[in-house]
Amino acid sequence: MFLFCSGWWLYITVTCSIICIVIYNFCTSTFSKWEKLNVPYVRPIPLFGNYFKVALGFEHQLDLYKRIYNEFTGHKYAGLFQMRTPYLMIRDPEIINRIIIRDFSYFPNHGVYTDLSVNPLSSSLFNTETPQWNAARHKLSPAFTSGKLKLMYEQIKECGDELMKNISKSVLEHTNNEMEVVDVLGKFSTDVIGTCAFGLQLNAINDDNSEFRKYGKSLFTPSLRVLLRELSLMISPALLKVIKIKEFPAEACEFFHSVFHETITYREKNNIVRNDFVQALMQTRRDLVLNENVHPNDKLTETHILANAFGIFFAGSDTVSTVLSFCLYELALAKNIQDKCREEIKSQISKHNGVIDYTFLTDLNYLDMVLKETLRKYPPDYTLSRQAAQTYHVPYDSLVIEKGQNIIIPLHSLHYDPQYYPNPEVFDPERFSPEEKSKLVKGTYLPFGDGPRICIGIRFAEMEMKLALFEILSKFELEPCGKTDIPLKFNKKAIMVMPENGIWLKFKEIFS
Ligand code: HEM
Repeated sequence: MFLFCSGWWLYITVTCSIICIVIYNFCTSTFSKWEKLNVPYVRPIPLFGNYFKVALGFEHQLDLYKRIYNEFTGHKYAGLFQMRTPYLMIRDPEIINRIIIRDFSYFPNHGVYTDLSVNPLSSSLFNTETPQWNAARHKLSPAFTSGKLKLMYEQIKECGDELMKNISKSVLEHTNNEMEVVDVLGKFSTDVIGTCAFGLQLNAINDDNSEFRKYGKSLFTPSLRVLLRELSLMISPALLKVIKIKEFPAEACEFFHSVFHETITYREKNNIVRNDFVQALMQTRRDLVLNENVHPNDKLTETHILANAFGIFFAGSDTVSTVLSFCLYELALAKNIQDKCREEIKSQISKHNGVIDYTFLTDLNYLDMVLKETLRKYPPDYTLSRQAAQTYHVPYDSLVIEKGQNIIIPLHSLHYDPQYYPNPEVFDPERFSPEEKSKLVKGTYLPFGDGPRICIGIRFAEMEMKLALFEILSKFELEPCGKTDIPLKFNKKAIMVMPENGIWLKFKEIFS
């Protein structure tokens, strides 16, 4: 009996030990990478790598990158591990420029893993890889030229008018003229992008139950699903293949899919032509989906077209509204800068004989500096990502970046590096004056990325943000109020840089 028991225990002990060794090996098998390549790195812990606090929700990813960026001051790059996956953080602006601009052909993709059978709407431009990306970007780019933007101006202006009606109404409704701006600007940016990317007259601004706003918001809301998906992916893409967690909420995907499908069918059937992104997507569909003679490398599917409408909505809605909200916050705290914007607006109105159009907005140069400084302090994306498509020897350095390596460019940390931006916490638009701008170190200011993969919507976003700021600053003076968080607190779980409690400001009407 005793012999039987001890044999049994031995069997269990050996089996458990083997299982533990296998699990331990799996959890640490990738951790020798940076040591072998002689890359300085942050010491990882089994399974979690350097991601322990982020995985448990104690630290924002942004703070993790900041910590690592600062720990490796003086180094050009550093290795880290997001769970089991090794990432290479590039700190040196010269290497950054090589990766995103000069040697782009080695790093043409963002390297975002997605299983299209589970997430069909993820096949947007951002996630599309070369060679298909070249054709898709080439077809979509004409929709973003200044000529096309001029034609879209009127549609955006209408959304601006609704924004002002809504602000005036809210100011009257709230005590002491105090208002939360992230929400109201979120409705504005939803209206703009919905009108231009989906060809719809949305009016989310006046409709608190707007489905567009509801589903749009749900895409950015932090959730356990998003966290689990991210963690599984970093443990192993094979794991994600098994558990098949969706990237976006299923209901939202169905909604956007059906709205865009109906719009495109209706417009094709009724030969409706409008100046918007839908038109560009319909043309892309004709050229790259329906065209039988298209080169197989360039061939897209119906799903790509729908995914791109969705992608434009996703990329262009809450990014714009959060930047605008941060801008109003900084202007409320710096009355002198706010007044200077208003003076410029007044002088440009008289220069343009009262005609407010696309050209008028492009002539608001000081406002442009204010927006650039806002994007330095509050870039919605805190990193750029790239993946090596081929092995790359970094010139004048011993570093070899292997094919498939994921790269992080910590743009938020670069924007706050005192070496490039003295007193980085200070909001100072003069950093972007014509004289100072020429002194900026290339590769250290990247709110929209750079190189061939730069944000396709820059000019659109700038026009939209300038229009909203022009409208608001012409009619209201902004001040902080009792509910304003000073300094701002950031939401640790959000996927973008977002204020934790919204941004409350006091609006004082200007009677001219
Ligand atoms: C303040 C507003 C915005 C910011 C800060 C922003 C920022 C960015 C960044 C950092 C990237 C990645 C660039 C890179 O990897 O080098 C990107 C890509 C992209 N953005 Fe924006 N974006 C904004 C607004 C918009 C708008 C309004 C649209 C569309 C109307 C848009 C559409 C896109 C698309 C489609 C991509 C993927 C481009 C590609 O992979 O070829 N973005 N954006």
